[in-house]
Amino acid sequence: MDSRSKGRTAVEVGADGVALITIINPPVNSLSFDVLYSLSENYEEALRRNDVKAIVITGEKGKFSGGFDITGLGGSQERKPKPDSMSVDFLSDVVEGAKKPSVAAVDGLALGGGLELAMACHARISTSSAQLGLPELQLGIIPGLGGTQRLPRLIGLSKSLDMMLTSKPIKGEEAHALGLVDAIVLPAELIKTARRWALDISEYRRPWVLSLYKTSKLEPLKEVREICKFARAQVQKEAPNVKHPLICIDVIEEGIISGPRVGLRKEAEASQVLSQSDTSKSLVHVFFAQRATSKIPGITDRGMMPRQVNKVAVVGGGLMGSGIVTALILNNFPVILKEMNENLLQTGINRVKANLKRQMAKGTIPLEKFDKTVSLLKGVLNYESFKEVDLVIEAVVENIVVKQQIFTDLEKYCGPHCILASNTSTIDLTLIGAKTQSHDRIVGAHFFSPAHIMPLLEIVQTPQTSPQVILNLISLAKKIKKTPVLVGNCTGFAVNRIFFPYTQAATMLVERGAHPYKIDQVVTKFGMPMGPFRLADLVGFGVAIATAKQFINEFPDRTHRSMLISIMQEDKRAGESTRKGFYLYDEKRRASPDPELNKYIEKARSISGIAVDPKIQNLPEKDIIEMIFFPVVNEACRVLSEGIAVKASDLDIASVLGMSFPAYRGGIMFWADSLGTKYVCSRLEEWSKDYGGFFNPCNYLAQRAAQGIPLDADTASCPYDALKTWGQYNRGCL
Ligand SMILES: C[C@H](O)CC(=O)SCCNC(=O)CCNC(=O)[C@H](O)C(C)(C)COP(=O)(O)OP(=O)(O)OC[C@H]1O[C@@H](n2cnc3c(N)ncnc32)[C@H](O)[C@@H]1OP(=O)(O)O
Repeated sequence: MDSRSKGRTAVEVGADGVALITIINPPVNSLSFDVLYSLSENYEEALRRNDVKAIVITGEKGKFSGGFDITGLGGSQERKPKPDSMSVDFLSDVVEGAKKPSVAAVDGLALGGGLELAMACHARISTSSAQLGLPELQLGIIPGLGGTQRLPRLIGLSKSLDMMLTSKPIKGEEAHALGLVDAIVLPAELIKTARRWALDISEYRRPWVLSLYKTSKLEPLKEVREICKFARAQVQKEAPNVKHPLICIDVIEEGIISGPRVGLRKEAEASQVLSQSDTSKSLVHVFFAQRATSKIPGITDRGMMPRQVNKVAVVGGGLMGSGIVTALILNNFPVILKEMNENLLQTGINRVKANLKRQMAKGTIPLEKFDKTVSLLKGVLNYESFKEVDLVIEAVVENIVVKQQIFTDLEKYCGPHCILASNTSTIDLTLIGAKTQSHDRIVGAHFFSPAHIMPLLEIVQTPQTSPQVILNLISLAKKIKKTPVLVGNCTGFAVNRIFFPYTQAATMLVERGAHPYKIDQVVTKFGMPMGPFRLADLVGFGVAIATAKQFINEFPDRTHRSMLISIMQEDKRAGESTRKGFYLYDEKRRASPDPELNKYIEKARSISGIAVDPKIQNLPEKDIIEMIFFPVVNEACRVLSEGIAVKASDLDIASVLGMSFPAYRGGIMFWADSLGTKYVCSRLEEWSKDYGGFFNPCNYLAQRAAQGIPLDADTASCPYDALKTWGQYNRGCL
């Protein structure tokens, strides 16, 4: 393979007259332009050769194909073929329209363009564990190689819409039951069966099916319109800020009503436009940024191997501890849960069981898995069995004395190899381990609540934490389906630290005349699942006040002190749990506005002596968003400059997975870069003149703005280059 080329295909003609074409482009056999050109050349050759009767297409090393090469999405148009040349000219006219039959032999993955290639073949043989799907929508595009036209014709409109709109793949068995694949075989039988099948088609012993023209699975036209109408209403409700799901439905409907060739052309045009959209660029960024969180200079590039974590202990069965246990046992880790007494232990175990039951009710885990999963959990009241574990996660109350005692005990009872992790979100890890000699194996494992559902894990290192311990925890995070983000030890770590100005800015705007309901509505419209005041109700005012205090102590120069939440709490309004906070809540926890809220706002204003500012009272939506999120960007810049995060894209992932910042905006730093550092900085400067130090742009942001450098660029010239500061954690190995 030419060192600059990205993959190829290989062809081999057997004595049986079958040409076996194999896609070779590790790690997932993605369809780069090089692969597609090579496939088309080898295909045409197989069609020309007289000794070839039929063709089988497969992927190297047990993976059919992970789809179109995502690195080639959106970029320059230079090497790209015409939008419809691959889909119409090659897949439909050459492959599907050929005089020789093709069979796809699918193992591992057939995703996106991979499945589209398989659907253009005349039959598909699969293994039962193979995953088949069209996940293009998760990248802000639609299937562009005929998927919108062939999938509905193979499995019906309803199921195909479900697969495309959720981006979720299905397993081989289900694909077989739906008619997407023709036979399920063992991996060892795959190629042999596919060859036989292809010859059978060529000799008319099996049907020669052109998926594009199949109609038997399609619903009647009236039903098609109804299904599409319903799907449109759903996506408008669930994802009002993005257009590509609606475009996908339009393209599918058009193809069913006006015919598949019209549908193919429409699909190609829409794909071309969508691949250049901001939404797609943001979602592609998130795809790669998410994978890049576990590429850490000085840690993952040292050639070390993660050591196996076989058994875990969790200390504390409260809300966080039970969630962490649930996440672990759901992923087959045996867990010891330690509590202080029988009563607390039973409560903890019952919490875990309730979590599992909720997962079962949602269909996430099958009923029969319940007992087996629970059997992985053992409750204890002392540390005797801790010598067997490879990792302990402490998740008790945020009390330094209690935690120090626990870590002293852990050092005594656990083996010397055991990782000692704390789930603290507020206490300095160095203090937690101060009374031990185990600083190199003490690390933070900061889960987000509910721990078995939220996908982010902040791994918090101190300057003493050993790279091996970090590597082991990164590997464990992936096994329990979390995205690990490595951060340094500071108040709030990455997510809570960068988002503390979010509620503070919102409260400041309220004191100056904006209304909480208006702010919540604008922030939700921007794409957050809820606004800052609805979130404060959910979290509870006790937590909100304690967190605010901590940040006020730590960062007095840039915190806004408001009495609003405290005044409400004094009046027994503490958020959703008391059914009264910024909103009123009914028994089903549905929120409704409360006119009494204005009374508390007035009081908070009079205490802080702030007058209503007509400019803030009538703030346009765009300014509300910027005044709330630019301080978040500013704090994220501080986190980078202090070396708390490794790189800007890690903060994008932290914001998306930890705070539900809209992925289609690419994360907090990507979004700021899309607006420009100069613009963000100048607006903060402007507000800092009118409203004080809370808005002061930090040096890192000011430097980048002055030099016109994006936040995610690593530069040798920038004095605040995060990777340099990061060196403090990496013991000089940069
Ligand atoms: C025209 C068409 O309609 C358009 C398309 O086909 S768009 C592409 C559609 N396909 C997809 O969306 C699939 C995206 N990939 C995935 O979901 C997952 O990577 C996967 C399920 C294939 C494999 O998951 P997993 O085993 O956990 O490995 P994962 O770490 O994600 O990926 C392995 C490597 O392959 C890369 N990769 C995965 N799919 C890729 C793709 N389609 N293109 C380019 N690179 C890809 C990843 O970036 C990663 O690279 P790295 O090792 O350098 O970080």
